[in-house]
Formats: sequence, C-alpha cells, structure tokens
Amino acid sequence: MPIATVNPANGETLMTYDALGAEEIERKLATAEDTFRTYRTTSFAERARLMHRAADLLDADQDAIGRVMTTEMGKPVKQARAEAAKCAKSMRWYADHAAGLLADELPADSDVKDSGASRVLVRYRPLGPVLAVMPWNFPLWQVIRFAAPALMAGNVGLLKHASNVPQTALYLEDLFRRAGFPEGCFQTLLIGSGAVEDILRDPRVRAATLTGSEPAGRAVASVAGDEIKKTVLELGGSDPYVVMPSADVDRAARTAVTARVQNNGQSCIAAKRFIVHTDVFDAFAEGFTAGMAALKVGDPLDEDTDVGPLSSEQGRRDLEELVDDAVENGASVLCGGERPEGFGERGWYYAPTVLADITPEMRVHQEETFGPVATLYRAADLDEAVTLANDSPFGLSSNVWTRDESEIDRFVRDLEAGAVYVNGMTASHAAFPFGGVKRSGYGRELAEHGIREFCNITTVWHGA
Ligand SMILES: O=CCCC(=O)O
Repeated sequence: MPIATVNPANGETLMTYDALGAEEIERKLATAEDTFRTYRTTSFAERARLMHRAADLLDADQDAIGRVMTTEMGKPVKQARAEAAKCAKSMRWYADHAAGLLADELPADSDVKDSGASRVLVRYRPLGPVLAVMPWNFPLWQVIRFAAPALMAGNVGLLKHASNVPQTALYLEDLFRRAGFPEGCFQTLLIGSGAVEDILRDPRVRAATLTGSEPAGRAVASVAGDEIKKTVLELGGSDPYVVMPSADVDRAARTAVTARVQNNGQSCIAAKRFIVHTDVFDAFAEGFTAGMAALKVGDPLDEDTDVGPLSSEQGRRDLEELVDDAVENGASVLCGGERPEGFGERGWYYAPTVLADITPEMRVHQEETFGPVATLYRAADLDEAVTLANDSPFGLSSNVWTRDESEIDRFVRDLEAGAVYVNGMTASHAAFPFGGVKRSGYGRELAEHGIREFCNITTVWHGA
C-alpha cells in the first residue's frame, strides 16, 4: 500500500510520500538508542514539563489537525477535534500521574524480614526504544495513548503508523519536537509493513505495541516472540451490547446509535452485536432503527455530518460482503443495507444499517463489522444473553443495560471481555486499563497497568 493521503470523501490522492530507505531507518534507530541513554535519567518533573507543553500545543492545533485527520481517514470533523482534545487531556493526566504510578514500591516488612533483607524495593525502570505499530482509525489517540505513558516512563518511541495517515504521523513527531522533547524521543518511521520485521529484530528495539488487525498482531507477535521481546496487542473487537427488561430502553436505544456509529463505525470498542431480551426487543429495535435511519451521512468536513465515508474502498467492500452474506443467508434488513443515495461514485460511503434474524452460519456472527452496521439478536433470558455475548472469537469490551444488581453481578462475573460498561457505552479513558482477552489481544494500555507494560520491574534487595 503506498504511503499517501487519499481523501475517503472523494477518492482524491492529495499527498504521497516515499518510504524511508535503509540508511534513514538506521539513522533513526541510532538516534533513538542514543537519546534513550540520556533521556532515561531525566526526572519525572522534567518529562512532565515537556508533556504539558506538548498538550498545550496540541490544544492550540485542534482545528488544523482535526481537518488533517478528517481528510486522511474520513471521520466527522467534530469528532476529529474531540479526539485531539482527548489526547491533550490524557497527556496532562500522564504528566501529572506518572511519578505516582511508577513510584518505588516497598514490600511488606514481614516479607522483607523473611527474605533476610534489611530493605527491599521495587523500581519501575524504562525499557528503551519501543516500536509502536498503529492503525488509522483514531490516528492521534491510538498513538498518544502509547506515547504519553511511554515517554513519561522514560522510554523513547518509534512510530510505524498506518500508510493512509502519513500527515498525522509526521504531525506527531513534530509535536513532540516542538514541545522540547530531545531529538529521538519520538520518531515517525514512514515505512511499509514489509520493513517492520527487520526493525523489530534490531537489538536496539526492546519491545513493541500494536493496535490493529489480527493478522498484523500475529505477524508482529511472532517476530517479537522469536526475539524474546515484550508485546502488547490490541486487536479487533465485536463488542456485545445487552439490553435487559429493567433497563431504560429509550436511553439504551439512543446510546446504542452512538455506540455503533462513532468514528463512522470504525472503532474496535464500538458496540457491534445488540442482544436484547425478548420482552423489550420490539421497543428497542424500533427506537434503535429509527435513530440509525435518521443519521446524517455526508461530507465529514461538514459540521453537521454524523457519519462520513469509510476510510478506504477496500474497507467498504469488506463491509458490503459481510452484509450481503448475511442477507443471502436470511438476515432481515431493518434499515440501510446498501450504499446511500446521492453520492454516485464519489466517496466510500455506506448507509447506517441494522440487520436482524442473525444465525451462527452468517459471517457477521463471528467477524468484526468495521463500519456502521449493527446486528440485532433476541435473547429469551439472561442465560441466553450471556451465551450469545460470549459467542465471539473477540473479547475487547462489553456493554450491559439493566437495573437489576444480580444481573449486573452475573455479567461482570461471566462476560469474556476486558471491560464491562453498565448502563452506558464503552469509552476509553487515560485512568482506566484498556485491552482485551481472546482474539482481541493481550496486555493493557492506559492507567498504571499500561504505563508499567514497558518497564523493567526491578527488585532491589539489601542484605541485613
Ligand atoms: O479502536 C479502538 C480504540 C477506541 C478508543 O480508545 O476510543
């Protein structure tokens, strides 16, 4: 895939870039390693000062970088600005909390004595240059949620971003440079995916984090495994959204629309499978379908657009194939199910779609729908709702709507997912761990769990 900005709203190629050659890659790796040697010794206070400065710069750039993101991958511009604002806020959170999250830990006195020591402490030391392989769907946020904790921990970052968001990738490198981070703390590598293996095998790269598809995760994790390097993987999701009779069904239906179509439906934690108790199925289906059908599909640069185009022609083709397969196998189309009218051949739009009467043979039952397409299931009772929710190879997050405490306990106990959101929709936050189980990956981003993933957790033992 060429490294280029291609506007998904009209298919126009706006910018193309040459991939870095071997010498440039070598120079960047050497810079990362050199910088790490000194940067690792800087204080939390100094790193926090730089991170705050980067957050201020990003806040000032919200409009400009928002338009760049929209032009590169098609998200509605108001959502792009909100993404930039969330990044700045999260950068400040890490600036303010990293010292506490990574403070030395003191084991219990009885254990220290039992080990024969006079004193023991556990220190979180940085690992070194970390390679981040990142996707286009949240082109700023996916990177910042790696970079902010990693840089605050004293690591340095090398970014291989998705090939369709090169301007955003270069913006990020420039942002950290303008903030005053030493040259080499955060570098963008404009490379194709074929160049990743050699970089990952380079001894100067200590670890890798990847957010993206299952095949990409498998490829990076197998090379890293071969090199005995730590990885964190955040892969796909097909999150369930369960609605039980005691829920506020109107609110659940309204929230379901946003939960499904945020980011044009291209979010790993978007709710994708809507599992509704039979007693409230009709009311939910009616409200949800009406909400989906009423969304304004259009140019993502327009302020009032709710749903823009998919990021690529291939992405739309993949989604269409899933819908067509479901319909051929008996699914009912409650709304959408086709390209929206009025765009002709221009842009990679797809109408917000609700499919019902889903059966296990349909591809949509097992695969991730990366676009504004929802599947609707009827559950006879709590047991069936839990079984349906877990009947997926993925386990990223989950959403449940109920006011019944015993049902909440059951969902929290039994749902196979990295998060359970009760009476609300999943949204990532700097302070809460983020990641999945099953084929959604492993390890955690964000919070103390995320910042510690790329640390050398060092036991310091003093004899009596
Ligand atoms: O695509 C997955 C990440 C979405 C988010 O963190 O909001």
